[in-house]
Order: sequence, then structure tokens, then C-alpha cells
Amino acid sequence: MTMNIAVIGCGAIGASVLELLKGHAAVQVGWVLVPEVTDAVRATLARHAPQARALPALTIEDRPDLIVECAGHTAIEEHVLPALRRGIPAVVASIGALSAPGMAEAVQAAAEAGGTQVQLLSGAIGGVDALAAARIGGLDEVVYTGRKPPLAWTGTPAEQRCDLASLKEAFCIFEGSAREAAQLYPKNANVAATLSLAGMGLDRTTVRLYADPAVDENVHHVAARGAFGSMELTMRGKPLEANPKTSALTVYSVVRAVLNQATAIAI
Ligand SMILES: NC(=O)C1=CN([C@@H]2O[C@H](COP(=O)(O)OP(=O)(O)OC[C@H]3O[C@@H](n4cnc5c(N)ncnc54)[C@H](O)[C@@H]3O)[C@@H](O)[C@H]2O)C=CC1
Ligand SMILES: O=C([O-])CC(=O)C(=O)O
Repeated sequence: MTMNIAVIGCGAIGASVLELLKGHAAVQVGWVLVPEVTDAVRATLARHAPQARALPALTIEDRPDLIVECAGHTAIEEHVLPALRRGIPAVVASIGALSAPGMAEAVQAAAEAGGTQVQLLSGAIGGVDALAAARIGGLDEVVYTGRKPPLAWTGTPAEQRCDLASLKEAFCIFEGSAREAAQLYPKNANVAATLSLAGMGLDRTTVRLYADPAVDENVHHVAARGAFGSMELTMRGKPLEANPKTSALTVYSVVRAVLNQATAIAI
């Protein structure tokens, strides 16, 4: 049976997800939710998902089997909560949205009210499975360091901390909790929120963010220790051409999650 999904967002991630799901036997994209149906959105749909309807929100008649959020923090309140309340399951990329006061509780309440589930994606990071398992035994420390080229921090508070264009060496633009990082850098610190929700929580996970002219990838480093032992992981994610803030692995993580819901064996 074909699963009929709604994709929220048609930017760098959304468009690539549509491209990868194009023609897939198990999944059809029936809806693409965007604030405005621009020429760029129409062109993307014409290329990759001509069967999909682009609209600003689902109507009560629209009932996808799954909604797939790859839009931004505001999409959680706008689209994910109402869908969950209607019993439509969701997969979510903008995990940092759960750092806003009351939002994690609101997501949980909406899923419980609808008798459904929301999956928080691993996105640009790996090792979330290990960290979430390690949490069961007890964690003592989780430290996340995110390092991106200066350009990836344009349009963020980093611009007030340094002159991104003239940086000659790595500059620490943020040090603090994952909660604060996710609030200040909603397009760059979703990974920090994911690791903290899997591990020690938004307030006890140490986060350092760097603008680093020496890297041309998005470098994510996690160090954790606890009853299980310790782990250390470095991801060097290639940025998407359409958005240097976002690593390509995020797209593959979205597609993996969708296919895992649509196929007999999930991995
Ligand atoms: N978990 C992870 O590892 C990562 C998560 N992300 C999340 O994914 C989001 C999207 O990333 P990109 O595609 O690179 O961004 P983008 O800026 O290229 O595209 C965002 C798209 O979503 C649309 N959009 C924004 N707000 C919306 C709303 N409330 N409802 C419907 N559509 C909306 C925009 O119009 C645009 O089409 C990021 O803002 C971030 O929250 C991004 C990178 C990694
Ligand atoms: O895509 C990435 O490298 C990570 C990212 O932007 C985020 O954590 O929000």
C-alpha cells in the first residue's frame, strides 16, 4: 500500500526530499505545505512531485498518513500540533523548537490527545541511538561542539559577536546550554537540542558553537560519558548548496524516517 504524506517546507531540505522520494513505490507526496506558493515552489513541484498540492495548511478534509516537518521552528505550532491532535503521526526536523517554554509539553499533549506519535529525527547528527540508550544507565556529561564556516552563521546573533567575513581563526560564538543555543540559533542548533533531548536534557548539555574559517563542512562533535562507558563522535557533514547552514545528511535522515514508516523492515 502506498503511504500518502504531507511535506512541510519546500526549501533546501524539502525540495531535496521531494526529489529523493520521486517515483518511490511505497510513498506518495500528496501535500506540500508552504507559507506562500511561489514560482520556485511551483517549479520544484513540477519537477519532483507533480501530483502534490501546494497549500498553506491542511484542511479538515486532508488526511495524510504522515506529516514530515522540514520547514523551521514555527511549523511545529502551526502544522505539527494540529496534525498530532487529529491523530496524524509526524516526523520532525526542527527539534530546537522544543526548547521554547512549554513546547515539549505541548507536543507530548497533542500526540497523546490524538493517540499518535511524533518522531524526532537524528538529522545532521549520528549516535542518537547510542546516547538515548546510554541515558537509561545514567549519563554524567554530554558536550556538543558545532563548527561551521563563517558564512553559515550569517543572519544569526553571531554577526553581533564578530565580523564573520574577516575571521582568520575559529571564533567561539556561543557557549552555554542546549536550550539557550536552540533559541538563539534556530537554524543552526537543532542538533544540540536533539542530543540533549536524547541525553541529559536541554539545561544540562554543554554546547559550544564556532564560526571557523578553517572548515568547509559542518563539523559536529559529541563527547559523552556515563554508566555505559564513553563515546566520542565527529560528523563532517557536507552543506547543502541551497542552504549552507544545513547538512545534506539531514535530507537523508528525513527520507530514511519516511521509508522506515512505509516499508516492512525498518532500519
Ligand atoms: N535536525 C537537524 O539536524 C536539522 C534541522 N533543520 C531544520 O530544518 C529547517 C529547514 O531547513 P532548510 O530546508 O535548510 O531551510 P530553508 O530556509 O532552505 O527552507 C525552509 C522552507 O520552509 C518554509 N517554511 C518556513 N516556515 C514555515 C512554516 N511555518 N510552515 C510551512 N513552511 C514554512 C520556507 O518557506 C521554506 O520553503 C531549519 O529551519 C531547521 O529548523 C535544519 C538543519 C539540520
Ligand atoms: O545541518 C546541520 O549541520 C545542523 C544544523 O543546521 C542544526 O543543528 O540546526
